[in-house]
Amino acid sequence: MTLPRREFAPAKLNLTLHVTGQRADGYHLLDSLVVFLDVGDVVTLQDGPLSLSLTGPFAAGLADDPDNLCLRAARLAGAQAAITLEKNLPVASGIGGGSADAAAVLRAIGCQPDRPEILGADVPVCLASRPSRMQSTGEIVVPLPQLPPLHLVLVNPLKAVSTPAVFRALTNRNNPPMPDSLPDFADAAQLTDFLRACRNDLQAPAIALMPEIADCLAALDDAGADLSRMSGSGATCFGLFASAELARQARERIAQAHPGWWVTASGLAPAPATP
Ligand SMILES: C[C@](O)(CO)[C@H](O)COP(=O)(O)OP(=O)(O)OC[C@H]1O[C@@H](n2ccc(N)nc2=O)[C@H](O)[C@@H]1O
Ligand SMILES: Nc1ncnc2c1ncn2[C@@H]1O[C@H](COP(=O)(O)OP(=O)(O)OP(=O)(O)O)[C@@H](O)[C@H]1O
Repeated sequence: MTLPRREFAPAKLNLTLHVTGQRADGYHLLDSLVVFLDVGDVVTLQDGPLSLSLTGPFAAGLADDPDNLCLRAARLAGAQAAITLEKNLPVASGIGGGSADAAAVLRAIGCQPDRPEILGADVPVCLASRPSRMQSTGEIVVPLPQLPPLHLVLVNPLKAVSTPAVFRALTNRNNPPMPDSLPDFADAAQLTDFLRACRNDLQAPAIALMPEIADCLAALDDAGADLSRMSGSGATCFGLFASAELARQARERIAQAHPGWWVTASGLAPAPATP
């Protein structure tokens, strides 16, 4: 590994999240269309013994403890580095922050562990950081062809929701998966039509635990989203808009009406050069 090394940790977004069953160990079987965004955290690795410094708008949401996923990832890789994490994503918000950070540290080190999922169910897909279909409990990651450009607005009420609590609150754990083969999406309208026929099965239980999630979805709908949905186990919700300008206007409108929320416009992250 050549240091210093700076690695972007793009936010993960579950465009769909179907919960199709539960394993004997309690983990849930998933079928999810996952994309990566041009907003995210940044990790920087420099020469030195293993350490972590936190910067950025959401640094205060994380204690500087040995369980931070950046440190766990470096220990799994057997690497020494002075790591700086610029925390731009809200913590525990359904957009993969910790998993994205762990994957970015592994990419920076150049390590592909045999079982990256031991760091978190989203770490395998975050290691790929490209549009993917994620299945099983998260360890099956099938890369998808390039998707059409998307214009998104992300909204989070700045209240953390616990992933295990949301899974526990599910009433039906055996829901249908997405179709076996996904269409080639010629444009954003076709992708949006497909997404409308899909679901996030964690959305209803998450709203039951945190009703503000329904307010985020309503704000996106009122601002003209073609589709609104929660990502992961929440609480971040996304809206799809027909153009970057419409997304920018929606972001302004929602941010003005809800100064206590995190509201950001985003597109898809450029696909990494190597598969
Ligand atoms: C909800 C998703 O964000 C969808 O992408 C992920 O499945 C969760 O990924 P993550 O935050 O990296 O999750 P982990 O830290 O591995 O797991 C947190 C907790 O979520 C529950 N969990 C997670 C993944 C999974 N397939 N089934 C589960 O039931 C388990 O209770 C687990 O203890
Ligand atoms: N680098 C990190 N960034 C964020 N959270 C971390 C990190 N390291 C450890 N954690 C812990 O992981 C927990 C989950 O945070 P994270 O931001 O990864 O959740 P999330 O966005 O809901 O993820 P997912 O979409 O994968 O469910 C937090 O409660 C936090 O204490």
